Amino acid sequence: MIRFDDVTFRYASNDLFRLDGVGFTIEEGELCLVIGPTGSGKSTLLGCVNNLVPLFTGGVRTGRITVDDRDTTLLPTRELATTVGYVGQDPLAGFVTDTVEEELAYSMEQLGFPEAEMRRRVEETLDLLGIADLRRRPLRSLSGGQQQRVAIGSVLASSPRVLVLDEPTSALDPIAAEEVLALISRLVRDLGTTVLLAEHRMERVIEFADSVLLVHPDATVRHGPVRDVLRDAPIQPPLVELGLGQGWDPLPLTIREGRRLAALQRRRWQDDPPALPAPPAAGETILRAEGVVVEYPGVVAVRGVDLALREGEVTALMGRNGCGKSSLLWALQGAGRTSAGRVTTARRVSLVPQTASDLLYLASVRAECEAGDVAAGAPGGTTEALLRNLVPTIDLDAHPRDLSEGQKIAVVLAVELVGDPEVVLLDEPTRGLDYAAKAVLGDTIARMAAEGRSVVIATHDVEMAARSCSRVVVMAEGEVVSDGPAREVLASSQLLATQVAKVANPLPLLTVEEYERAAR
Ligand SMILES: Nc1ncnc2c1ncn2[C@@H]1O[C@H](COP(=O)(O)OP(=O)(O)OP(=O)(O)O)[C@@H](O)[C@H]1O
Ligand SMILES: Nc1ncnc2c1ncn2[C@@H]1O[C@H](COP(=O)(O)OP(=O)(O)OP(=O)(O)O)[C@@H](O)[C@H]1O
Repeated sequence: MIRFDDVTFRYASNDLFRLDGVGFTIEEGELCLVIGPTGSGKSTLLGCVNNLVPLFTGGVRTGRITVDDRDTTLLPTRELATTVGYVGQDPLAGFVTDTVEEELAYSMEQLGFPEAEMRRRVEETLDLLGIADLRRRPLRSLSGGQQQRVAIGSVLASSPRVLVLDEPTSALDPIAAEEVLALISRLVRDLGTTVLLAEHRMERVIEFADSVLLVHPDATVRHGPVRDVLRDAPIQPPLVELGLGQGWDPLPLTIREGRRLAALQRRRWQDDPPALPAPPAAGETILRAEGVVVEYPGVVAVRGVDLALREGEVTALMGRNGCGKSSLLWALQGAGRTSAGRVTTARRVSLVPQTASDLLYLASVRAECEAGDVAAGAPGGTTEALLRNLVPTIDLDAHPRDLSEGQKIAVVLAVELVGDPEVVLLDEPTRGLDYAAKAVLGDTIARMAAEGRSVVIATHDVEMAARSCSRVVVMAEGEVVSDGPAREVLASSQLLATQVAKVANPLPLLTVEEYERAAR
């Protein structure tokens, strides 16, 4: 259904090949998971399928790409758009109308669907994606996850035969992500839809995937069965990493397989339970929120939250899409609209927002780094060193606009961290980051906490929360519904359990490292 033949691509502003002699075939009704390190070229590859690359991005592409056996460069744009539904990484950038309903109908209008058919499909899509109560809301006023669901819905509504999805669940809470992926896999099974889907949090997608396409940093690719490609891929989901370390055969891809392989180990633990590390002691309270309320017209986003942040503590702020995490972070930082309550702190509070790239406005990464040093009064090169730690391969001369999403987040992070804030609030910092970059971010966070800073991470990434956070605060409908040590909150929750926690249950182990230590 999708075929790349010796495809090569370079952006105009850069001599490097982003795709180099790429060839593969995705059959009709195949769900292919595209993986690769941050900035390796996944988005570039996906954009080639509907000619976004090079038509919108510029650059030179050679080789042949066919969809349904027809050369995409020869297909009229409209016909290609009917066949290939594409959802990019930044939903807001892709929206063309103002409200949810209009957006869902837009592509069908363009494709000339009859009015009645359009109505029916809009209603169905609203229900399928659980966004019916948002139907008349302006798109700009939606939370990140709500926007992402609308973007996916607007493409699904016209039932294209090929779906190209660039990190479609990056902003979704674990349940919403599972629902969206189940929906997509149902389209694959029932309608034979062909899906090409990039995702860093592979653990979410693997059970639905028929094949994996690995994009190497050297711009070549490998396409094959899930197990074969993952076995020696440079990036692996926790379960695969665990399986390789434990010498499990066959390599487990699902929790069920993992549990079966771990059965003996669990029995041993039952007879002889291993000691679990104690949660680190937190220091003094350095920021206190009391009765914080955040209201927007018609929406109460935060309903009287009390929260104390302590020195040396890393807190994960979790909860369903739209439950008020971002609104609370802005209130803690002091810049958000707070309708009632107060936040007291004597310390410098820094926030890295969800739409991090809005903060990048200079002409090159180097200039952003230099400005970061100057603003923070740090020695020249400090921001650059922080950045290099996060993403070693970044091109300092690149225009921030031309960076991959993960690279953009890394730049904003580096610029904020160099300012040495004592309270650091990070809104979804792992979007677009691969496991390696996340590990580095985790180390950076651990270092900050060790220096006595308090860090809060709003995240849907349970693996990140397990690795890096000592405390988890869960919100629902604007209120804090649970708050405690990460191990207690994460291991006891069905929704928030990590892959390892599910395999080790009832022993509350959260990470591969912890499992390996306990199994020794
Ligand atoms: N318009 C552009 N001009 C020049 N270089 C670009 C442009 N867009 C992307 N790049 C570069 O091409 C490389 C691949 O980017 P791409 O967005 O395809 O990566 P990715 O694998 O999707 O990354 P991520 O996982 O962070 O989303 C990156 O190094 C990026 O800086
Ligand atoms: N400017 C705004 N106008 C109206 N409603 C808003 C506005 N900003 C946010 N909201 C609403 O407030 C609620 C909380 O939004 P918030 O962005 O804080 O949620 P969140 O927990 O960060 O969500 P996500 O996980 O999807 O990022 C949502 O229902 C959202 O639609």
